[in-house]
Amino acid sequence: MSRRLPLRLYQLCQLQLRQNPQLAAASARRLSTLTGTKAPAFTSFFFRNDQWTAFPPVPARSPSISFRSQSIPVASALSYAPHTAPLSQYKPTEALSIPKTLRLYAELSKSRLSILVVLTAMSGVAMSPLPTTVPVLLSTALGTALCAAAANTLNQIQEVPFDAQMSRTRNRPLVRRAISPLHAAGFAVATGIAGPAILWTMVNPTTAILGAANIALYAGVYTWLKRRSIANTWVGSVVGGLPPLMGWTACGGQWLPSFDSPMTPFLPSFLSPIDPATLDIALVDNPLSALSLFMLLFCWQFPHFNPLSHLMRDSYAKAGYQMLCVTDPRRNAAVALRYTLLLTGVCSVLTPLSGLTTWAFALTSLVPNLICVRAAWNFWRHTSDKQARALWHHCLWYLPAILGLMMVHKQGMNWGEWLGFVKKEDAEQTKVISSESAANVQ
Ligand SMILES: CC(C)=CCC/C(C)=C/CC/C(C)=C/COP(=O)(O)OP(=O)(O)O
Repeated sequence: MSRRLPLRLYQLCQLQLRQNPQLAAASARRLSTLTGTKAPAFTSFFFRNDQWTAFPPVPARSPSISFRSQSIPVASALSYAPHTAPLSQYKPTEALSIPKTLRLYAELSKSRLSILVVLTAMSGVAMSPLPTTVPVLLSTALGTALCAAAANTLNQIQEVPFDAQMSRTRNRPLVRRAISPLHAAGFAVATGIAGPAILWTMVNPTTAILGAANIALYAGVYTWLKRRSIANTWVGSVVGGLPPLMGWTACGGQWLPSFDSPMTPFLPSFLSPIDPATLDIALVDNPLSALSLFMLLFCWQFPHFNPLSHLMRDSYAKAGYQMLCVTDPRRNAAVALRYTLLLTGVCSVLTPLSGLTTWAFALTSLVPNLICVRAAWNFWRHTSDKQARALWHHCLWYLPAILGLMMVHKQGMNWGEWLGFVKKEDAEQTKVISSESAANVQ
């Protein structure tokens, strides 16, 4: 009797809904992800998932709701059969060994993405003119990694039913039920507390606040917006732009303009009355430098993500994500081109103007930038999969190349001396000679 109770309840509900079409339509609107009208409630995937539930046959005279001139039978949106598998078919869950658990944690953290995030945070440290210590450096890396792990886990917890519908993501640990949502949530809470706490205690409060804010922005705003508005891509780009800023603030760098730390432009030598040899490197620590680091990573997201999303537009459409590549593929390509052009401006004007690099970077960075502009132009003109793939591939080597170039042209950096090719006294001598000859010219 007790085993038949859920079936009875289910049949009663169905009967109620069939007799009351208005209630049925309202429930269908609430439940259906097929129509794409509304996102399901946060916890709905604990109870049902299209991927795992077979639809029972739809009755011949079933009521239907219409959405965007499509007639969708209410029964097909409502009929989720209760479990009918005999208990003998259930098998006990495999116990998690420590290596397996660690592997699952790495998957929940999207480890490759998190490593990239830590590397971009380190680029902020590397470009800072302020000295730092090894403990601060390691704590920044660890704290950022933990924040990224928390953000990515919280994102996956919310996206199980949608990840299940895309071939790229359907093998994620929560989708394949390799780990329970509660266990994943525990991991997210632990990393989400540990990350900002390490940054707060070992680095500084500003970096910790930026880390915590980025978790909220990614796991809250971005993840929520993905199924509601194409603006999600812009929010996601802010998320990608913040880690280098965290590296910058970790060294004590200024990031918000104030009376004590105004934006100080470094003009090219032919426009500046200041002798480059007597330049005060401490002035590089100004909010314009922080803005330039943020803008570099913010703009890069578009030529990186837009062609990638173009290649996956079918999956995004199927899972009900609001993406420009689905709603307007041509505009998606136009946005990628626009931000590639902006990226060129960031490298050739903003970065040397902020003082992060010398003005030579304005010229050398043109090589990778123009290669990417050409690829983005082709993507925009043809909006084809082939051109999307080409632009995405270019963006992969672009980032390490441009960050490497920035290091080469870092303001005040004497690579000959750093690598030991030039002795410190010789370097000082060269500085004196160059400042004397500059004075003679004046
Ligand atoms: C310090 C800190 C908290 C950093 C966070 C860094 C972070 C998580 C960056 C991700 C940026 C981003 C928009 C990825 C796409 O997510 P997606 O959800 O579209 O990817 P998916 O489709 O593969 O799930």
